[in-house]
Amino acid sequence: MEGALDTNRKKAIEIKGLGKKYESFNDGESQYVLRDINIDVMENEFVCVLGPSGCGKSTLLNLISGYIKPSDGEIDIFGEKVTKASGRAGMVFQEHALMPWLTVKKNIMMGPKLHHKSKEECEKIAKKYIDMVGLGGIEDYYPRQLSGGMAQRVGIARALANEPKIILMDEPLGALDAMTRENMRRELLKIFQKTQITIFFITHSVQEAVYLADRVIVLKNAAVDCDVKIELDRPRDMKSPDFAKYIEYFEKRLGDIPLTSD
Ligand SMILES: Nc1ncnc2c1ncn2[C@@H]1O[C@H](COP(=O)(O)OP(=O)(O)OP(=O)(O)O)[C@@H](O)[C@H]1O
Repeated sequence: MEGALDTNRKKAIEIKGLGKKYESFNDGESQYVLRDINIDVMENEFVCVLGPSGCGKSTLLNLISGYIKPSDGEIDIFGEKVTKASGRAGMVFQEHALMPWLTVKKNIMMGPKLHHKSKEECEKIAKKYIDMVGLGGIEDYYPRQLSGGMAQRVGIARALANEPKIILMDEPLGALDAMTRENMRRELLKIFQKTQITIFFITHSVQEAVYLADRVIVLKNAAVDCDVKIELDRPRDMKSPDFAKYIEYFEKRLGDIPLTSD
């Protein structure tokens, strides 16, 4: 049952006393963009992170994936400290970054191939995720022949094909038109429920966060401003008064900081 407390659930991501400072582009002084961040994400949890532009959301994802190193604290993935980019978590970006010279199927097969799976296994995995994201019939298209929504489905299927336990998503639906974006949200929830994966998802849209997430975290002023469980059954009705209460709450937390809203 949704929302039931399962004490056997493992911690998928554990962020402990995390800090990151960069040298300022202006004066070369070091400045914290993230300070004393503590977040636990349980396995098969869908966590959305909201925050104004420049508050450190992408930096946080890059730290979790191991692409950059923290200045303070540490991150564990399923109990193991992140020390380098290991690919233990799949990544999906706003720009889907597909290989233009490879077909849909070959883009999806890339990860399994790199992991030295046999041709038959690669084909089987590709078929599984092509079906899951609804790309059947266009597996031999090239990226230039795809709409934005289709390309993003390929990006998601490509990340899933590595069969990671965690997927990190940096504004994956940000470049899509409103209708495609709404469809993709529903598809993403279906995938989430089918795969039992853990999703850590960054968005600028308050509506999207409340629609998708089990928990919404607001990052502000280099720190966690609030971390709220969304106690609404799925599928969520975006027009319901309860949904509106969450929207109002997060909009207040974000103050007058401009965020895109759809
Ligand atoms: N390599 C770097 N060197 C110096 N400063 C950096 C570096 N990378 C990011 N920053 C700064 O750190 C801050 C956080 O950047 P980050 O990209 O994590 O923010 P964000 O919340 O993802 O922003 P957006 O929502 O606009 O994508 C910004 O002020 C940015 O200019």
